[in-house]
Amino acid sequence: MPSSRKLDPTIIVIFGGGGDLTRRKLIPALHNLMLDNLLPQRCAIIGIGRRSMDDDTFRNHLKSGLEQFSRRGGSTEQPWDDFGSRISYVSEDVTSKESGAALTRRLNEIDSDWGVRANRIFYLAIPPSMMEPAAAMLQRMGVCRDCKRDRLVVEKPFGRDIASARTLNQLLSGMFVESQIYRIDHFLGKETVQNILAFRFANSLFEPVWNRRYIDHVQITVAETVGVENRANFFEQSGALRDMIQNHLLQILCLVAMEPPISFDADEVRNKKVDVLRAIRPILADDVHKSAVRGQYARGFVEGQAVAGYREESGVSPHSCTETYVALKLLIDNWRWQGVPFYLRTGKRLPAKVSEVSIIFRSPPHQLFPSAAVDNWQPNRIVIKIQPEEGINTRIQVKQPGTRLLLGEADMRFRYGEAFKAAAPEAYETLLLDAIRGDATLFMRADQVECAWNVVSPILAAWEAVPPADFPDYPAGSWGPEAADRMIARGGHNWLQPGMKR
Ligand SMILES: NC(=O)C1=CN([C@@H]2O[C@H](COP(=O)(O)OP(=O)(O)OC[C@H]3O[C@@H](n4cnc5c(N)ncnc54)[C@H](OP(=O)(O)O)[C@@H]3O)[C@@H](O)[C@H]2O)C=CC1
Ligand SMILES: O=C1O[C@H](COP(=O)(O)O)[C@@H](O)[C@H](O)[C@H]1O
Repeated sequence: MPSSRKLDPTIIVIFGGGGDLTRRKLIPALHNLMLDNLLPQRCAIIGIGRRSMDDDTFRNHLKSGLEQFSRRGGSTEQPWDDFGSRISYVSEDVTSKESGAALTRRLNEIDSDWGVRANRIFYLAIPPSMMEPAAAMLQRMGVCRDCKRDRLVVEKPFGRDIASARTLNQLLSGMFVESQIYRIDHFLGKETVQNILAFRFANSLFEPVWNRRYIDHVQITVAETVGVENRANFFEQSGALRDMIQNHLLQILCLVAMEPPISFDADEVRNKKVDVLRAIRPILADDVHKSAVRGQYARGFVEGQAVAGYREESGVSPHSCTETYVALKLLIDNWRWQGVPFYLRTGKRLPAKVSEVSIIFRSPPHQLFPSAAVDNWQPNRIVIKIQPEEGINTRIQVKQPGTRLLLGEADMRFRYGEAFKAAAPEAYETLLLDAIRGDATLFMRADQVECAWNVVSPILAAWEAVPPADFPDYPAGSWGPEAADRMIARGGHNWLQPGMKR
């Protein structure tokens, strides 16, 4: 890995510089990279937006966000000035035919100050409808497939269905080569999500049992306590299937289910992930009700606080049919996973913010312990804790202390915080640094995004055709609609409540 201080001079242009994502995630991430000496020595940040703002106003807006959102808080380790002096703002409306001129001038000024043509990263943190005009603006500026030192980072959502994702891919691939395009899914930057690959492929203990012969089923839970917050405009158009399943949960599933790659070459890893998506058994229109459950929260209590129902949230229609909860059963038609159900669920206003992957193993082939000894018996289980706890639990059966042979459960626990002293980087730190270095392994390739849309398309179609009869159907603060419990029970399983014993 090259020393980051020796990385090529880089200019990061953030379209949507005045937006929420930039203030909450991108600037704190870049600031932390600077504090860790990981930014290129010559690195400038330019924010783009329609509003007119001078550089100081823009810097102050970002600085207050840093104090609020950075994992280090408003760090005093190094004065803000160091970082702030790298930041400037250029007002451009990407929909205007004249846009691009002011940004080009700013880029040229920086290149001329540095005496070098810097690498350029164009980060599109703008609403989906602005992606196309922003790409056209870049084209007008002369950014193109021949400019190999220029990269494009594209925020989610990548399209709102398979057709719009294809259109956006076609548009971008007409202008850039695939290796210049970094489609972001911030879950892939999470330390614990990347650790799924390390756990599986850097150890020889687990891979031999990582298949249908030993694994009974897999559960992936991404639960949130937050409601729709101030994003009703976006969420009303999206829903949990598009917002969470199509990207984050399917990407986690790929990491759990993929075949071992030959190397960590970006395309090698992405090929193996695409194989998983392509092997997911399509859900037939008539079977959607058996394999997919949607839900919407009613008012209730989360962490002791009374909270409004989704339909009462500001900006949400009182008759909204948007799902805030999804549970799915997916099957993967390949040798490794034939017959092993993968249950996925995600929801807003659930009792805890917790993301976990549970691998539940089959029972031993022969039960040699007398039934009295196995009163409490549960199959082995590996729980990959993504957040807020970060680590892995391996649940085993052990002999309880005492003169009788009684079995009990115990956990072998790994926790990042206990095993390592260093603080983990935020997902956006990892991903921004990878984009600066030119490593696309943790980013989505065009075919990955399209395959993931193909998985959810039949469900989207079925749900759009028939509005839900019973929304809202789960109280805020519960684990979701009862229909999700019935769905998993039909497969002979039950949801493991994250953080709880069973
Ligand atoms: N916020 C979050 O936590 C997350 C956001 N995302 C994605 O990131 C993207 C941005 O989200 P977010 O920051 O929340 O959105 P905001 O609405 O807060 O910001 C949107 C930004 O886009 C700019 N913009 C809009 N239209 C134009 C235009 N015609 N020309 C130039 N700039 C324009 C706005 O500038 P101005 O106001 O000056 O017009 C503003 O800075 C979205 O795609 C979203 O889905 C993804 C994951 C999480
Ligand atoms: O992409 C999104 O993710 C967040 C959850 O991310 P996390 O890192 O806080 O777990 C989710 O709240 C949001 O709706 C979605 O757009």
